Amino acid sequence: MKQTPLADPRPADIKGPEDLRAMSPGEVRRLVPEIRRLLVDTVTRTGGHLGPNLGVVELSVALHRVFESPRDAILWDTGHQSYVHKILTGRAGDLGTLRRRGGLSGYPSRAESPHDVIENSHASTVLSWAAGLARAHGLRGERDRAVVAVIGDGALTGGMAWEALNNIAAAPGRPVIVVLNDNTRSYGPTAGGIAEHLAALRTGTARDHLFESLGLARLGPVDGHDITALETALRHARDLGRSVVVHCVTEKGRGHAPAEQDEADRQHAVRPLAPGRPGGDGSPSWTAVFGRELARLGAERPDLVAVTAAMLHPTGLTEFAGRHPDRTLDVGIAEQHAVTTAAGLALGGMHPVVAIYATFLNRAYDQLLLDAALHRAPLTLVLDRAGVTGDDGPSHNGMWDLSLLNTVPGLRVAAPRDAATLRRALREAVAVHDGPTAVRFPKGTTGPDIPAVDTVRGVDVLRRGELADLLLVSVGAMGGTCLEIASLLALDGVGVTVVDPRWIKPVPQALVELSLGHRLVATVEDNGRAGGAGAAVAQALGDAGAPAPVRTFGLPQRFLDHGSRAEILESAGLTAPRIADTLAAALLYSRAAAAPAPLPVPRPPVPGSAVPPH
Ligand SMILES: Cc1ncc(C[n+]2csc(CCOP(=O)(O)OP(=O)(O)O)c2C)c(N)n1
Ligand SMILES: CC(=O)[C@@H](O)[C@H](O)COP(=O)(O)O
Ligand SMILES: [Mg+2]
Repeated sequence: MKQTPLADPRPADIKGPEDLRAMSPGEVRRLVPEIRRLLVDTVTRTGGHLGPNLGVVELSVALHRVFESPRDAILWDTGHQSYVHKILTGRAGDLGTLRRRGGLSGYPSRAESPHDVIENSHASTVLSWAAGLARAHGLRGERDRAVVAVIGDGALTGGMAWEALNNIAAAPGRPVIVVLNDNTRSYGPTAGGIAEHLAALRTGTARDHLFESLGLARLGPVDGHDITALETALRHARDLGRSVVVHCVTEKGRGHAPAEQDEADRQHAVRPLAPGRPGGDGSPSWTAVFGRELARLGAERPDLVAVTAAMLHPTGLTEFAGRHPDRTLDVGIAEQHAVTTAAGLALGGMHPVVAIYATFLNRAYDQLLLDAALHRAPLTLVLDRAGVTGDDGPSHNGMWDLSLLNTVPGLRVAAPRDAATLRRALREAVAVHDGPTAVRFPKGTTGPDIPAVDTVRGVDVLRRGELADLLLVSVGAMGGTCLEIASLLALDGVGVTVVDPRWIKPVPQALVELSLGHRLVATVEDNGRAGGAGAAVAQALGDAGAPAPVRTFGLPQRFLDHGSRAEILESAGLTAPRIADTLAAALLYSRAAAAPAPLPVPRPPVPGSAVPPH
């Protein structure tokens, strides 16, 4: 029996997309502003991607009214714009737990819902996922299951998207419905030729020679805020029986004036406004310290070029770009291209500084290895968000970069511990002319500067232990934690010397000498343990024949669920009390092991045994 129209349909009434499909157009029209209201009320409190989600309210509604998820797959590129999808798939009531440990992820999550299919928050992957899934449906004879891939205009500047389109176009029997969410922006305006082509399509001043030349059908441009027009286009795409690009034009931040008027990035990502949030310590963000110093360097060094992958402001390049627009390059969401084009800039006599988040370097490993390093290109990678970032979920933690960087011949890596050492490391890095360098630092504020009490052949000594029990090697921003560990162990009478190599690759020879005489060496880093800084130190000391055993502390090599940085570090045991406890036990063990062992007492002979005991 048809439900009576809901006078005021609310997001909480939707237990699943079938409830949405049962609504009349009138009910849907009344629902849309309620969804926007819920987004603004919630995300301004929890923090998250408010602008992107405000822009896809009507699009998400139309998708779930035309396609039958989860039988039909609706895949989201990057996934930061999937809050409305979550509301429409029965999770409106949990939206207040967004990005909180144990709460809703800020991206699709297969653990949350069968409607969530892919959860990698790295951009430009969705079309490859869709191509594979469509091919599987074809091979399994499940041709009635639609595969819908939603990709933003920013994500479409990623090379992987074009690799996928090339293959989708060549597989007519496995249709993919590509929904292009064209809001003309990544954070800022989307860069490059594709953006210009989309602009021409939006204004009708050009015929499509991009998608159709690949053999793909194209529908649109469609008003991405007109549900009727969207549903008509999506139904047509569904029934077309071949791969098609549905070009939807939307407005990032739609319906919320502060977002609509935000010229920087349409409130791409807003910080939580949770009351009573601990006030910062007043120290600047790592990003701000980097950006300021690079701008200074840009005035001193006319050969410096800043390269960004669609993240000019988030990576701190705003000031440099303002002062040196001719030496600032935004390549779009294209980290692979960013690294190799930087190698080209270096080839031509410039010194590029490529500013990207640590986790996104994963994508450009081969370019770093065989373009930058093999050619000894003098370029500098600046890796922001290195270490645990937390609330953006497992694919955003910067926990793989040191493991990757350690395998790159000739690459030098710095991990500053505070603002002063970051400024110093950046200057040292751009002064290297015979190969690539990298500087990595975490999300958040730098905290107070940590002075060295001594320096031994380039290795800073942060604290000298009275006894030579433990040499504690601090990596990057773990300096404060390591000093806390030393203080806790001192209460147990343990002598701890804390050192910070600052440049962690190659492992400084001075660490070998500093380790001599200590009963134990330990390393602490905000990176995965596998192949990290600690592993490299252990290998270097071992190779040098240094006798002290090495204990490495870092992140476990597993995908870390979303939560705050502090919660994740706690759950990973990467806190001073936990590490101090482990080291105290290890030192007690090593002390016992070093003590002369009592001679073994011979066992009395067993009566009747022929073999005398030995
Ligand atoms: C490989 C990679 N690089 C950078 C980012 C950071 N990032 C997240 S969303 C975004 C912009 C995406 O723009 P678009 O695809 O147009 O989506 P919109 O936010 O406009 O909906 C960027 C650069 C990322 N997630 N993945
Ligand atoms: C979705 C995405 O990749 C970024 O927008 C991510 O949310 C990083 O945010 P921060 O800049 O707050 O670390
Ligand atoms: Mg966009």
